[in-house]
Amino acid sequence: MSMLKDPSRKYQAFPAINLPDRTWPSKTITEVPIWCSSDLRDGNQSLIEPMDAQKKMRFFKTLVQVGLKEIEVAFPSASDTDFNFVRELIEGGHIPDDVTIQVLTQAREDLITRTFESLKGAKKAIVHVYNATAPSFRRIVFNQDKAGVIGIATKAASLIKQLAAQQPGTDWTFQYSPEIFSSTELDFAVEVCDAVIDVWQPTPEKKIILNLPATVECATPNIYADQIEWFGRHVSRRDSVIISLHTHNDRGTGVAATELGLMAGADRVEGCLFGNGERTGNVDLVTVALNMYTQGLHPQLDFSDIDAVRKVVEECNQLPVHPRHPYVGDLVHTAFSGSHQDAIRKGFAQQEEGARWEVPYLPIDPADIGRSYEAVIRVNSQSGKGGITFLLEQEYGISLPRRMQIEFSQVVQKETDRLGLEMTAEQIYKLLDSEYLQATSPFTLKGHRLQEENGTSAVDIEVQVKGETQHLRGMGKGPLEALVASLPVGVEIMDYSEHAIGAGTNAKAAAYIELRVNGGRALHGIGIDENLTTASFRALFSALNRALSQTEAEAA
Ligand SMILES: CC(=O)SCCNC(=O)CCNC(=O)[C@H](O)C(C)(C)COP(=O)(O)OP(=O)(O)OC[C@H]1O[C@@H](n2cnc3c(N)ncnc32)[C@H](O)[C@@H]1OP(=O)(O)O
Ligand SMILES: CC(C)C(=O)C(=O)O
Repeated sequence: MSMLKDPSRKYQAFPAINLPDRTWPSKTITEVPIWCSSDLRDGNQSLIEPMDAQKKMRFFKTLVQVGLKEIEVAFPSASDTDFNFVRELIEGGHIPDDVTIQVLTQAREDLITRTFESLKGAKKAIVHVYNATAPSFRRIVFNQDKAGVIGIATKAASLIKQLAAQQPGTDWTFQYSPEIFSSTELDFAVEVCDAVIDVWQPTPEKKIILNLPATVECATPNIYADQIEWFGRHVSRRDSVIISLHTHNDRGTGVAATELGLMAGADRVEGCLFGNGERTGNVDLVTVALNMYTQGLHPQLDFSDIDAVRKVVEECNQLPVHPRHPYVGDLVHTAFSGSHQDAIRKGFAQQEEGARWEVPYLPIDPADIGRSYEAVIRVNSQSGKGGITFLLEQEYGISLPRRMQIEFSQVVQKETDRLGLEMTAEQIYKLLDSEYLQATSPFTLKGHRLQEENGTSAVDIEVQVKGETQHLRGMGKGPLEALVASLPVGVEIMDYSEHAIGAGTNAKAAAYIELRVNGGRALHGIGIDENLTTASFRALFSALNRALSQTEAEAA
């Protein structure tokens, strides 16, 4: 088998919705929807090994901590594990007062009855019933015409109303899903939902939830938005209905469909953390929520420690979160490429505390979701001076002057090309150390004495040259000039800079020198010491030794 030359005989394009006066394209999301996590039901039913009671409880507590107020906890008639979990939540008093549990059932009498048994004693609960309404499902699964499918829904709705009345101690909310809504004729979806509304008789004070699933995503997200806007305009008693979105990600646009659906007037979003769920997953609640956050709208869900949430989700689902997953993936706040690193480094340098976030390539401040800046820049053969400089600054407090950044980045580039691997900040520092700080041959500085009088400096230097101790003496307008004067080779200083590393009693000085020896190529040196003069002398010898070694190597 192979891909068809002409797939149009086997697959067809989803037709556009006739809604020329659609309003959603010019809307923005300004209100936070009601969130409902379906992790413990839709997510759970898609796992290779569904969660046991302990995992479900751990996940439930995490969802509560994150701030979810509606949580679909089970399909109680599916298994004893699910049934008992609902009992444990209720009997164990694990449900906070501001959290409502939700359970799902097919529109079948025995399953609905069992579902109500599981909910005995609950303070509040959402009973969620579904049956598929799309033409192919009517034909293939139910072998029913439209009236038959409406009958399945209304019969179930009546039974739910009746059983709820028998358990008056619970504050009930009813939810109906026309499964495969996204492939159902819109007027029929409204007809079924209106029939359910007629049974449940919601009011603005006691609303019902109509959940409109893209059970299988089969069109571009604008189509789903049109469907939602159309539905909202035509359903009866719109003021007594909460319109809920439930998207899957078959075409990879579950988040987009949800966002456009909200713009189209929906009130509520069902989904799973990090997009777990049947096939390609349910919509990822975390991404939708943090997308809002990065538009300046707090989603009222707390992902301040996103990695802790991910850990629980990965352990309970036994599925890893992809390293490129929005917001949470291991690599999503990381730049390897040179120009990105350069822009990020400049962005961090210019980003003022409390100001609007403008760091290039980072749509969110990683710190807001508990990420450190450590992984923001990582260096490999695609990196440039910006990234290397950033790591040395962040991890070691070393700020290389601009021309030295260029020089050292070539040293790092050679090494990354040679290794074919990423280099850590520690490896980069070691390279800097061996290239500059350990450049102690032929001249090794052993000691110095500085006298300053009437604007003149005199230095006595002790150096070791090829194992032999030598004493040099020079005078100049400043210590460096005096040192240069003491040297047996012609040295011209092109640039000098210095800065402190750290603060207080542990502070050190870093000095950088660019020089030419005997009119040759300009090269850099670094010196680090508690004493600034010593640091600058070390920097000079570092540069001098590098220059002499290179001349020697070139001559050989
Ligand atoms: C898109 C979604 O995610 S919907 C949620 C789906 N989740 C699950 O199914 C997980 C839990 N489900 C289960 O464990 C099982 O399906 C159970 C225990 C609920 C039911 O199992 P079974 O009784 O063996 O039935 P099964 O699931 O195979 O259902 C098939 C029958 O139910 C009917 N049916 C399916 N869905 C529905 C529905 N929503 N409402 C009414 N009848 C339905 C089918 O037409 C079929 O009827 P038939 O036997 O007369 O042909
Ligand atoms: C039961 C419904 C809401 C569902 O899970 C789906 O259609 O994906």
